Amino acid sequence: MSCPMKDFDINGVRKDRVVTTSNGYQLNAPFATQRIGEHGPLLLQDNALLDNLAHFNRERIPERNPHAHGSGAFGYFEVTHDITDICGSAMFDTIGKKTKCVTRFSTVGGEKGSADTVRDPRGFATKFYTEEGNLDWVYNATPIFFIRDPSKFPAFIHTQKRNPQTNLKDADMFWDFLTTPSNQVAIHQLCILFSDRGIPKSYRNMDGFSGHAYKWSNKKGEWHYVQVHLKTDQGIKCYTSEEAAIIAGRDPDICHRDLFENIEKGNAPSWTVYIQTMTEEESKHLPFSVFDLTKVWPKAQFPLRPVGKLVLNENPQNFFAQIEQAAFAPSNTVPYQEASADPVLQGRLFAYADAQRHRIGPNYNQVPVNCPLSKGFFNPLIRDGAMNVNGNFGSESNYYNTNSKYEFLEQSRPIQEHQEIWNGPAVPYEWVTSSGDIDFIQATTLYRKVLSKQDGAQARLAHNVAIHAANCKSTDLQKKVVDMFSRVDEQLGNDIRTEISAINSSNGKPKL
Ligand code: HEM
Repeated sequence: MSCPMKDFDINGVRKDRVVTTSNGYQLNAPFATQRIGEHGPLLLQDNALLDNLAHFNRERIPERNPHAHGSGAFGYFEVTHDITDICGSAMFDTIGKKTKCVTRFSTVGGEKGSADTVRDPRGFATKFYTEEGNLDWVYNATPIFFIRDPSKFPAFIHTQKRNPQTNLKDADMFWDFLTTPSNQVAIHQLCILFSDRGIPKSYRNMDGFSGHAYKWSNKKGEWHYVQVHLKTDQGIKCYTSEEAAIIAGRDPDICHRDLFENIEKGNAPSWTVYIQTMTEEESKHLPFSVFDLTKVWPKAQFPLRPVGKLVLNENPQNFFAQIEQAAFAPSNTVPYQEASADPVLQGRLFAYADAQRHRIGPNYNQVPVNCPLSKGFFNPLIRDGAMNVNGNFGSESNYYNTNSKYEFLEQSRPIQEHQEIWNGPAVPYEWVTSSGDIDFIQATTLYRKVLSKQDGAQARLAHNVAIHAANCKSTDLQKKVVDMFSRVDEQLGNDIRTEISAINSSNGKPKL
């Protein structure tokens, strides 16, 4: 038996607007509670009251851990350039083709209600409802990342959250993890995080990056490593640390408001989508591993090639249903777009769907925002579980019954030739910071060649690190911060030391 949905709109609002309890019994006096006399004790038989109070207690689902705080909108991706020599996915097959999508922007370390203007990387996750299934690009607004071993992710995120005893954000935890020699591979990401780009003015004013190398192939079976860049058409705009601190108090939801209100008034933000491509042969001659997402691919050698536009032009009708319950995962992919062997990406292939089974429930893909729109899903083995609401495939057998007809479509893609060949003993391996300054080179280039061209940007990087690290209780730790940034450039280390020392003096702490 199915619900009489004809009497409801698509959001579940009853068309005659008669209000009922959740079992459909009409509510006559919404605030009257059954009781003995006017002021006597209440009666357990009052289902309307129990329904109301009990459901309220169950309104919250666990917030994401990490990326709890975020905003989102719907829109479309439009192909503007032919890249069928690189990728055979149907979403790219025709110039002008549009694919519906939903994007969620987020901060990383803060709780669901935390301020928009914190210094923290921003998430930029998009789900494309393609005709070949849902494809998720779960990206950040920085081109690189802090770690290159997935095993370090929980510890790293813990250091961005609250101290287990004080329940406070803790600069000592933050810098202790990041200055640990084996973790200093984060230096490049730290230089971006503490640069002018560390606090975007709005979600509309920042870029998105795949960070990882992905592996895309064409219909001939040829493949490339690919990085995706989404460049904002609104221009990059950011806050200084001081501006951000004031706004965090005055209007903590400023980025959320900015996104919603701009879309509401028809000012749809857009991003131009580019790819960088690399052959397997080229990857063998890189000074770093193609699977190391702490490194950028030099644009002179791997130029940006335009692909299309991402446009966000539709606000959600209901934040919880469409954004809080949205489930993005790098493992949600479509033909011709594969994960590479990057170990962090491989770890992520497990982590997201696992988090969503816990956060939303095992049938999270039945929530409308997560359903594959084009053909839905049918698999008689994926059955039952909490909150199964799609009819559960009715009387279909729950195994591949030999008397039933199933269509297993033949893979029409050519087998990729010249595959990567993996060979070696199964050994435990920790990809620690490399000896020498190899992992510092790109950070040094950023400091000396890029920030030097922007008036005062080097000094602001030093200032932003110093005012954060000055919060460390331990001066030994502050010295480690200075030593680490001195490896990027001595001037940077000196500037940080001078400012931390000045702040320490005014707080009655020793100079460095
Ligand atoms: C080993 C490394 C990583 C692990 C284990 C990991 C794990 C997670 C988990 C469990 C969530 C919450 C998912 C949910 O509850 O729906 C999440 C969210 C997210 N992660 Fe990661 N992550 C890793 C690295 C990265 C990297 C490198 C990027 C970007 C390149 C990234 C981008 C995001 C984004 C954008 C979200 C928020 C998605 C949304 O808006 O729902 N993560 N991550």
